[in-house]
Amino acid sequence: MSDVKKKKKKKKKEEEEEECKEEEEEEQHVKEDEKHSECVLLRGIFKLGKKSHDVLLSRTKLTWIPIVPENPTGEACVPQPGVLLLRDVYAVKVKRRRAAGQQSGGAVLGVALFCCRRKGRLLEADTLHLHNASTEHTHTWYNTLKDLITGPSSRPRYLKVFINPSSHKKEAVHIYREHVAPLFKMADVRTDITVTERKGHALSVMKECKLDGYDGVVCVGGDGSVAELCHALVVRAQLDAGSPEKPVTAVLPLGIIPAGSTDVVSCSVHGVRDPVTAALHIVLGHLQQVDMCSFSSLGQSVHFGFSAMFGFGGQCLARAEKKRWMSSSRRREYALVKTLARLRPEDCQLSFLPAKKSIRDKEPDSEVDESWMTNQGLYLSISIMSVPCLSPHTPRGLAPNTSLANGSAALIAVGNTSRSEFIKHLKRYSSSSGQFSFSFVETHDVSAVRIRPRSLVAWPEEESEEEGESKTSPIIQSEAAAFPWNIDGELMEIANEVLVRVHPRLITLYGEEVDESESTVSCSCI
Ligand SMILES: Nc1ncnc2c1ncn2[C@@H]1O[C@H](COP(=O)(O)OP(=O)(O)OP(=O)(O)O)[C@@H](O)[C@H]1O
Repeated sequence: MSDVKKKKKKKKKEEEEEECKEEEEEEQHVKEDEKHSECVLLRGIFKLGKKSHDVLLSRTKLTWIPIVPENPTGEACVPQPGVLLLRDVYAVKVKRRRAAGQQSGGAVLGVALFCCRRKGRLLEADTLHLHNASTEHTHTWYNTLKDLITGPSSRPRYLKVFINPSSHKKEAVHIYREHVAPLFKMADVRTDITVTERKGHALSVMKECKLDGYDGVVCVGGDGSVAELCHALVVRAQLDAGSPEKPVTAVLPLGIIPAGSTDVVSCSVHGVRDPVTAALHIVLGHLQQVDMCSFSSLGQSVHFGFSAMFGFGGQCLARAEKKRWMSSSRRREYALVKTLARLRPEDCQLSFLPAKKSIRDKEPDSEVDESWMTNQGLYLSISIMSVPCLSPHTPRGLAPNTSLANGSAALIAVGNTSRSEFIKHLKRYSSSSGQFSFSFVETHDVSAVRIRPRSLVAWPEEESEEEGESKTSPIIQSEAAAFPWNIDGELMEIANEVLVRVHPRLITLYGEEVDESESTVSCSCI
């Protein structure tokens, strides 16, 4: 063996040994950390309910064991311990005995721990009462607990809150006051509230307000409000970074209190449409990074968001928007039925960039190594989704093949087919699976998509009520026509080609990834 080879082998061996040593040291640190976090910081006797308990507090948990008097028969009775993880505790208060109307003072009764209990994906607010009448004992426990639970830095102290009073059933203000504000108050989270007055209000406030003091932003509303705020957070980051062209990662996390009719982003990060679950994720500082898409046309940025639908999804929304006076469920059903009755494909060139594992963590904006795939044809529907878009209507999501932070989006392209086959495909979204097992449906994991309508296609006049048959060729219209796009539930009319690019982890939301939403709604119209 040559000297060079020997030297290389020796170097490799040394490097491997070094790596092993580092791993061992790291393991040792983890073990020490675990040991340290399990060290008992406080031990004392409290009453939980009517029974006395031996209560132990470590850095990560509170454990209580019932104190069982010795049994005269000598029979062993094994007391069952209870455990509460401190990561689930969002507030601690001293309990006092107070007369009606008394605002301060009062004899100390013990401490109360406000925490969340998990019931599947639902988080519920709960309280653990530890009774002990000693003022000194109670204060020692209160101070130690307070220090431990305020430790995690992801828990917000000051939030900018936007409430859309016009969302869905106009219940957003009530939902916030009833279910969210009391939890924020209990967790000592201060708020600065803006009740939005019009579309675009939240965006203009976000572009100008001072963000320094805030730890996060909260949106109380439906998908449209969420889309506006997510877009606003990225636009604000761009303005602050002086980068009008390149997307910049949003600085503040966004909490979503669902108050809309479908709430797909909220369902995708909470698994349920529940304001209390959403508020508990916020106060406990559960953070989830989420991929976003940029939508641009002819080099002009149109929007930042999570999902876009071209064809059927865009047409449905355009019809629904014309019937704003109807209730949202009626409006949706009307638009769905009407669009199905006039089902027609769009003729377009669909190009996409397949997602590559190696570029998932990078910004996919370098032109190097981009090999686009292109198809030309008739499509009934094309969807691009960077989040699974879970909702009670589609419990596994419109795009079950993607996840919140995998760095890519799902492209679902539905080619031309008969109305009955298309309805079969749609119906499978509300059941468990099989929506993609059709020859006319193709799905791809992508990092970019370009849709170039071959010709400007007519949008048939709404007023004609007669039902048309499914057409196999689009109708050509004047140059000025624009195509309806459904971008995060908002209607956007775009006349030219649209470029969609995925930007890994562009935003952080309060919540955690879930793989399925709780199904509570069934659609009877198809
Ligand atoms: N005071 C207001 N009056 C009218 N529109 C508003 C107001 N405040 C905000 N908006 C706009 O209303 C649009 C729709 O909001 P949102 O999605 O919250 O309600 P929704 O459409 O009823 O809910 P969903 O999309 O779940 O059906 C958003 O684009 C938002 O910017």
